[in-house]
Amino acid sequence: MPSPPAFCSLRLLPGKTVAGLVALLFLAFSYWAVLLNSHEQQRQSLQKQTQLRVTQVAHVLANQVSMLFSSIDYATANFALAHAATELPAEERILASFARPPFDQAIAQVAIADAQGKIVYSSLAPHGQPQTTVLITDREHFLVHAEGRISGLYVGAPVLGRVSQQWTVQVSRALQRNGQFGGVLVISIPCDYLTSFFHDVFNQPNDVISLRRADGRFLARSLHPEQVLDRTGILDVATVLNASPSHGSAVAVSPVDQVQRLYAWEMVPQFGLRITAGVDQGAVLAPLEKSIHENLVFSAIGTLLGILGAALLAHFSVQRQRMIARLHLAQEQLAALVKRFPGGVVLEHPLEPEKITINPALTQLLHLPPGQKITRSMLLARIPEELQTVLLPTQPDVEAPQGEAVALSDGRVLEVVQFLLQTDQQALGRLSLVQDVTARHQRQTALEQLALTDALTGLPNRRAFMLALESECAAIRTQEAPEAALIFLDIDHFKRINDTYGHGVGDEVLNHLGQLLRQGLRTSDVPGRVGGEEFAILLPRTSLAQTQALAERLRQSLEQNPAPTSAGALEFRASFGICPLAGDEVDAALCLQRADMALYHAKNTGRNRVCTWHPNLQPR
Ligand SMILES: Nc1nc2c(ncn2[C@@H]2O[C@H](COP(=O)(O)OP(=O)(O)OP(=O)(O)O)[C@@H](O)[C@H]2O)c(=O)[nH]1
Repeated sequence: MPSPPAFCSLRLLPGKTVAGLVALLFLAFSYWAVLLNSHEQQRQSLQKQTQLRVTQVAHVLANQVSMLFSSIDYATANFALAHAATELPAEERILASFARPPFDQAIAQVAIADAQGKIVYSSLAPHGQPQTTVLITDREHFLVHAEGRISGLYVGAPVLGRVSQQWTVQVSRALQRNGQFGGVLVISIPCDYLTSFFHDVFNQPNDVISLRRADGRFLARSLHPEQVLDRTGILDVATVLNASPSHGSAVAVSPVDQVQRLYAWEMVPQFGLRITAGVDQGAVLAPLEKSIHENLVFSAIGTLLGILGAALLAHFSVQRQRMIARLHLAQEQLAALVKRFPGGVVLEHPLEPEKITINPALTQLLHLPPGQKITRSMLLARIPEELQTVLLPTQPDVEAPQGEAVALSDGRVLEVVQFLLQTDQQALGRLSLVQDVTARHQRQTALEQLALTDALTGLPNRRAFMLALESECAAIRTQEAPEAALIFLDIDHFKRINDTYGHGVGDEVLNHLGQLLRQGLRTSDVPGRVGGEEFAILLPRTSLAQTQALAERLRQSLEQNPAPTSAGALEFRASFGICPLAGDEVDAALCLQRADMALYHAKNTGRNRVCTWHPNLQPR
């Protein structure tokens, strides 16, 4: 059968399963919404923390830079005062102080230029006296003072030392002599020294700290300083973002190396400098992104497995619904059949143990109240006891032996045939067919009786007699029965009766003999007609002497009771042969043969007499 389209399958889903699926989808949707939101919050939280850290770093560095330049400002101002007063000893002392901490690390050179721009003192020259004439009249840090553009400390742009090939920041202050411009004090701070501050603060390869003047010129940059120290016009982050130049923080792409960073900046206003710190946003978020990625992968696998499991459950649920629907249909069809069936029918239902379906014929057969709905327990209580275990066995998957006949106390015989019905390997129930087979049973019993009975005399025939004899021999062999005996008898000259009066009269004599035997025997004795005019008698629990006495009594009874025939009363005689049945090798055929030998002996020795077998007797 082609399978129905998918929407039909969905319609087959039970309400609970649909509700479960909807709940599962809702849960999955909610889970993902919460998960993605939590990831975004983690990112934002980490970004906030990092921004705070960068802001703190920028603030601390701004303080350090401020302290450094304040110290230099203070020291150079002192020197300028001493220089103006031509206090040479004081001047030398101050110059010497630049060679002490904290300046000895920060300052590469202290130089003094005269009013014409000629270096007259250099801390790098022996005894401070330069060997060659060095002019700085072209340098900005000389010109700003010589032209009177600035009165205090001037922080110049970095210059590449002509001899040292080292980038240094020139910090300068004008010197007065006699109230006139008398030269310039120049302090050279290596850019590397400023950079060395920053290296220990951030450790990721793309993290950066830079120190710039208000006009944007770089004084130091922890990353690739050679790319920026001699350049002008590189915008800073605050300018790019149009943010406050004094302090702030933001995510921005560096105009220098195009790396996206979390930046924070702070001005050192008294010297017109700005510290900017930036950490690589990608590197900061990388561990979190890795954990989020793993989380997403596991969640996706979990969701897929959940959806797969739900789909499988729904599939099995649809299958089960279909199976139950088919089962119900089959049961309904079966119930309709049961109702119309002419015999008695009971249908038990596997899913509902108390539910049974019976048909009107069964109601009649078992004399149940008509038109009443009946349960299994009610039926059990109303049927005869002998029928209960056969018709309604306790185990649901048991079948009664095929065609089991149950004899009821009212004389009826009911036959029960049971089947366990199945469809698609699914139990449909147990079907019991009940029939009244009393008439058939009686016929069969009669037939069985006929098959074992001699029609003329009503005695057991040869087959029935031999069965009884074999059974007795078997019991004696196993010592279940004591000794017994067998008598074999034959009417003397019976041929003459037949020949004289006809075969019918002969039959009447045979019938009369049968009646005489029956009258003269115990109920436990078994007489039988084993041949035409031959009869045999099995005498259980009888000794040889008792047998001989009985045979003699029978012989006399025959002699004294002529047969009442249509040709008148006819006298007849018979000869008897006896064989005892004893021992553990006793055999029915052998005993019959021996009794026949004894009978033959009786016939040969005068007839109308009783003889007992003994080993010397000859076979016929
Ligand atoms: N009427 C009648 N005669 C039968 C039946 N069965 C066998 N007979 C006859 O029984 C006779 C047996 O004859 P035999 O075997 O010669 O024996 P007998 O005449 O009895 O002579 P002995 O046995 O030697 O005394 C035969 O005539 C058979 O036809 C039967 O069912 N009915």
